[in-house]
Amino acid sequence: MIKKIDHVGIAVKDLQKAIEFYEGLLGLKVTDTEVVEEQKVKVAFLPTGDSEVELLESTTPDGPIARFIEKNGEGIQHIAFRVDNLEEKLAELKARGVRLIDEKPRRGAGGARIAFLHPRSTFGTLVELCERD
Ligand SMILES: C[C@@H](C(=O)O)C(=O)SCCNC(=O)CCNC(=O)[C@H](O)C(C)(C)COP(=O)(O)OP(=O)(O)OC[C@H]1O[C@@H](n2cnc3c(N)ncnc32)[C@H](O)[C@@H]1OP(=O)(O)O
Ligand SMILES: [Co+2]
Repeated sequence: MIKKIDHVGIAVKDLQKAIEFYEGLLGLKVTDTEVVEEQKVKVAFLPTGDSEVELLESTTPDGPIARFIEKNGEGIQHIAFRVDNLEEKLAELKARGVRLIDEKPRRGAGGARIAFLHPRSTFGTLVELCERD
């Protein structure tokens, strides 16, 4: 079952400059920053009520965030929904013909288990499913 929007992922070129805007001007607060090597990103989380903003800067010129910015410029790159049983949800979606980017959960920021659905199967939005303890 989908519990809520866990976070919205925003691709930025310069994490520090983006944080200056989101903290200094919007008034949100960064609670965590982390490098997730497997995704080639450095992320900052800024809670907003029950969901969070995830700012993402690429750590390499060839990662998914670098590629996204190259093609589209900075902006919303994915939406993440919290689920309570990721493996079960992935199996169900696969059985129904949804194109999975990740067949098995991967390790995301903050120790979450995450998996992405291909935007060609989701009406144009990159969807992340995530499960947290
Ligand atoms: C740390 C972690 C966490 O929260 O814990 C994260 O969030 S890591 C967040 C960063 N990690 C990820 O994004 C990992 C999953 N992403 C990927 O595997 C990739 O970025 C793909 C989504 C498969 C796109 O790869 P790539 O750019 O090589 O594919 P492509 O250029 O062939 O694009 C295929 C089609 O998808 C579209 N497309 C590509 N990226 C998109 C995006 N972010 N949102 C919506 N559509 C997108 C393209 O326009 C194209 O559409 P047309 O076919 O219509 O032209
Ligand atoms: Co994310």
